[in-house]
Amino acid sequence: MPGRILLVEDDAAIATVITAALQGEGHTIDRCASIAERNRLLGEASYSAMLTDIMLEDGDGLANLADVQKQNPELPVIVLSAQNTLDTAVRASDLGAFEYFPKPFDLDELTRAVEQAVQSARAMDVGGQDESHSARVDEGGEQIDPSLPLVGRSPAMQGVFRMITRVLRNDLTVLILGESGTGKELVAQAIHDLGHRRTGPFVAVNAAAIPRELIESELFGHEKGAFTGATGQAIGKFEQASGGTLFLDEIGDMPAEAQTRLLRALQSGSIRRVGGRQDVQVDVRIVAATNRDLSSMVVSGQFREDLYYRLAVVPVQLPPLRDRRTDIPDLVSFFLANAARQGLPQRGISKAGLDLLKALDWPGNVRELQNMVMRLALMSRDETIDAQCVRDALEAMPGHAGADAAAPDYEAALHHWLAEARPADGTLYHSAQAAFERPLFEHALEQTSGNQLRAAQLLGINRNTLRKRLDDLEIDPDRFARRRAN
Ligand SMILES: Nc1ncnc2c1ncn2[C@@H]1O[C@H](COP(=O)(O)OP(=O)(O)OP(=O)(O)O)[C@@H](O)[C@H]1O
Repeated sequence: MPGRILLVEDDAAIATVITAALQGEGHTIDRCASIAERNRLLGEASYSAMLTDIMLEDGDGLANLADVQKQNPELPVIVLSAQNTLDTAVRASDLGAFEYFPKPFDLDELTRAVEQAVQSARAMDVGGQDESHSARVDEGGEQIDPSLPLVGRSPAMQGVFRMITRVLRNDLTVLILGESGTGKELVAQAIHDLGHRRTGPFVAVNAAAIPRELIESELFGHEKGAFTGATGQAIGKFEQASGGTLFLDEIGDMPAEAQTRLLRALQSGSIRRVGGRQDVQVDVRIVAATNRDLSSMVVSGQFREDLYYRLAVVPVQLPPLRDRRTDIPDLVSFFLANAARQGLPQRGISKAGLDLLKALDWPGNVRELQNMVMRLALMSRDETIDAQCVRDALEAMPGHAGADAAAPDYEAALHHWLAEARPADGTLYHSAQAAFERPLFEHALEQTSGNQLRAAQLLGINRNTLRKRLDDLEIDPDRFARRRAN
């Protein structure tokens, strides 16, 4: 369904690519690069959709978007942004953006979103009501706290941010999945803090931390005398969270009986205190999280299927840190700044140090990285944490699963060497080769007690090549033979 699209983008290359893609779908495109031109064009023509960048020549493309939408209430706006933070995504969503695309974006996905936007504009033109968009317009201009602690610019985290913005204006149940330490609780908190229930309470319950026999009373409360020890009436977490958000952490650890009662509460919107006779209406938004594989727990009968579907209305998958290593530098800076705020010395980190951290697997995810950065801020004697300091910290943590990976990580070590060795111009390749070969040949000679033939076999290279390189590098094979003799 072709439409007339206004494209506000001051990066000529991006504008050209988008124009070509949309024209290919039959749309007519009007292009401009500034807010002033945008306002002029909106006054002159009627558009089916507008695509706008945020940072424009003459200011912030979102700054007066609320005014634009008041004057053009049926105009779906798609926001393109290079500032890939959660607050930008939330700002776009709060201003009533139809869609939000962090750059770089998938052109096919953008084309599809434009198609949907054009269709939704048509629907409204013929009298259709789309409350999800019109209702949001007058909420424009709301300031989002720029210090939101959810760090991450990787494409994987951008997907998470987009999901978050989609649940802020409704009470859909969210199920956050991800390994331990990936930030599930932080995401739950962000959904609450940025959403329309933010003035209400955020109450967290950890199903794994509560003894089985107490979990129902913890969730639903109890009446006096309901069980031995229930000396008075107690209000459960559901009622405590009224008007706000109830975060059910480690939901995969919830015992079967509690699962059944939870399902009943979700279906009916009311709870009954343990030992109670009356149902109590509750008004809570549920966000649940687990690091377990809930869908296989459903298959094996450990988790109720009906409860699973009730919880997983909006599933949000948090990727492990090893799958978004590009976030590590931002996270490290964030945690170093936090460390300084908590009274630890203000520290930076060298590129080689950062490379080492990026090479690790982080089985404990962001939490483990956070602890490591705190340790580094404490241990480092210099203002800049260097690679040696990182190695020392890893050695001091023998249980750290990444420690073994760090030792043979010659790539990270080579980066470190390149950053610090600064060989003279024209010698870089040979110096690097020597730096790499020396430990390699010494290791082979050590293994073979200086026997060059066997060392060459071990290395898989020609014996004469090895002999020549040993000469070049002034490595004496006899040194290794003598070791055997001693
Ligand atoms: N994207 C992020 N930006 C900044 N800090 C983060 C981020 N993700 C996680 N953290 C920090 O890492 C720590 C662990 O996060 P969180 O407790 O939310 O993880 P979790 O997935 O709920 O872990 P678990 O499953 O073990 O309960 C917290 O201190 C949190 O502040």
